[in-house]
Amino acid sequence: MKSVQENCSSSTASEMIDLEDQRKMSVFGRDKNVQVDWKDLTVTAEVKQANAGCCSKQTETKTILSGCTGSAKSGEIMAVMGSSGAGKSTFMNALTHRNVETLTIKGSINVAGAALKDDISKISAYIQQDDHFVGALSVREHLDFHADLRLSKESAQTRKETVDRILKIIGLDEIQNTIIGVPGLNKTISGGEMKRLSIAAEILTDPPIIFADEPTSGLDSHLALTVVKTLKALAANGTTVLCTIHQPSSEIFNEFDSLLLLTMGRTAFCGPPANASSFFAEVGAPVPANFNPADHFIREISKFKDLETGTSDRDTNETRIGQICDKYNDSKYASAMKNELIASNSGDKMKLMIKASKKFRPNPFYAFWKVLMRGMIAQYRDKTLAAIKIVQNLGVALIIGLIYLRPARPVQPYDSNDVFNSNGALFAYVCSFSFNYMFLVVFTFPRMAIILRREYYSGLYQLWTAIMADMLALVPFTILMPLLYAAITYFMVGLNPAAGSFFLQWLTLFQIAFCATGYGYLISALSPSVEAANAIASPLMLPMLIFGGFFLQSDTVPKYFIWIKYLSWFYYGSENLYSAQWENLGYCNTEFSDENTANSVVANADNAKCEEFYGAGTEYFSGDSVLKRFGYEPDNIERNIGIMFALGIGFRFIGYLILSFKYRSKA
Ligand SMILES: Nc1ncnc2c1ncn2[C@@H]1O[C@H](COP(=O)(O)OP(=O)(O)OP(=O)(O)O)[C@@H](O)[C@H]1O
Repeated sequence: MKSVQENCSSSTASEMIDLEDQRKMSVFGRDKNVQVDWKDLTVTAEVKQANAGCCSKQTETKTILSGCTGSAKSGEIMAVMGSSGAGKSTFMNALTHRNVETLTIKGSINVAGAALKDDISKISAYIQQDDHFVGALSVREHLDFHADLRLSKESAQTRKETVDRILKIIGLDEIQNTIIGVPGLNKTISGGEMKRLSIAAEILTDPPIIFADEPTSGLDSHLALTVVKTLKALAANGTTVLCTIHQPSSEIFNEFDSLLLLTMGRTAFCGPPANASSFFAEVGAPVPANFNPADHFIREISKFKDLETGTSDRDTNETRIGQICDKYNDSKYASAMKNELIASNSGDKMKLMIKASKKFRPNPFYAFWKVLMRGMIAQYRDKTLAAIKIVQNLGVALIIGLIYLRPARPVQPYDSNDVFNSNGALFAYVCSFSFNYMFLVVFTFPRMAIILRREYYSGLYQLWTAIMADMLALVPFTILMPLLYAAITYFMVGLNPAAGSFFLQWLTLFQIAFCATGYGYLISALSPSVEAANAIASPLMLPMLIFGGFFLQSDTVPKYFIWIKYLSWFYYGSENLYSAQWENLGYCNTEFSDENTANSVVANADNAKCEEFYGAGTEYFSGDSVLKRFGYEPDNIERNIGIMFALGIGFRFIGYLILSFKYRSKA
């Protein structure tokens, strides 16, 4: 792995974006001449009143954007600026038609004169503020994955050449084999490299429009300039680039071809930055000499201007901002901009472009295969994570094995204590497996779901292919680990030595892991974050455990809860584990053995063996008597196998339905 110093050299490489590289970017012959217009754009949201009390449904309509009109042109990079809360993110969301479920959008948003709504995602890329990657992949593998899906109709050679070229353009060629890493878990590539990697994946198909939400946040000024220059180079090649940005340096600000200033949901200016300086001079707020114009504009349209010195207050500022917006609306700059809006049309050009974008959509089975392979790498490549998972499983197996250690089996038959202990070991199996495997998913899947959601929104694949593939990637682990686990505990605890019994134990442990991971997916799908998933996981697991039949008599359970018993894999899993153990095996009942009862013990081979090991009067009891105590029936083994498969699949399916509902407003 390269040192930080070595990695720094790649950022300088990205500055060497020459015209030749720019020219090469449009290799897919896409028509990129599209102008994005918005007219009288008003966005509102229903907001619950804080003083409305817990049960009140009293809401008010909040206007987030009000009557905004503007235009972003092909071949230009536009800076969308405004102070915090001005409405920049809402503006980007409205244009990209993402995260708009709770918003009411009025006015028109046209691309080349046509209203696209959801279809805008087919001809645009959205570089989001926060970067999410599968950390186990290398930089190159990440781009190869995106190239394989986004350019699946192109030849392997074209895909490779495209990735090579983009790596060079974006300045990541020198770290292409470096593992991306997971923040907080292991070493990662730098923040600037992550940002450029996000951009690289989005520009593989050379999209006509790029939306970038705060692409420079968290970067130092040098890296921020590199990122903006990269976006500018794309614009120079015909792409329409809209980019929200906070406090750009003068150098960065100079890179922008046009500027949109938003304040309190209104437009304070839209047009070339040079005109902005003229406009602010006309409204009595000229840019001071040797002052960063961006800082000046933001300050002038901020509600918080001069609050700290006491020379202004909120009301005065709001009135002043309202006047600036009104003056802009009546200005020659606004008229010039409105004259350039493209008249609404039938959208024939866009229909052709959207049709052409189909060549960038992969076959679902190919996508499934690619996501599965990536999921396998994510699960098994990271040695630290793999080691943690193995040590966790083996550690629990060893602890249970040591607590219930009984290596004497099969020489010496069980006595009553052994029955108690082996039942305890089986109970520990069910619980440890259920919790371990559920949390394995609850800790990892919510993070992966963010990536899947983004890629799904970017049109990389259909949701079912990705979710199924990702779920399948964990299955080899849930098959192999129970084998290792069963082998260790089996011999340490001295369980039923018959091969059939061992096999059924292994199968049952796999099925418990399969159900628990399925339940983990369901919980993760229900939760908005990793933290929420972790918080609700244990309370949701508890009823499954209690209804497993260990601590509750079914006939005393209130009728309205009985259905939980039928969803509890603890119940089916324990019945199969206990049946595997006791179906063909008995024990010597040492609890009641007594010299005085010796005469009542029937003479047979089993009883004789018990008396040989545990003294006269010790009687042999069949395993059925143990199963009866728990109400378990060996005849149910096949039924339980079927039900556990159905539960594991069912939990996953419901999880998938929840996610598809949550992601329904796909952009
Ligand atoms: N779905 C929503 N429901 C209610 N209010 C919302 C919603 N989305 C945004 N807002 C409010 O609208 C205003 C503008 O929010 P937005 O996130 O667009 O601002 P921003 O300019 O991107 O701010 P920042 O720079 O701090 O990210 C804020 O007051 C925010 O609380």
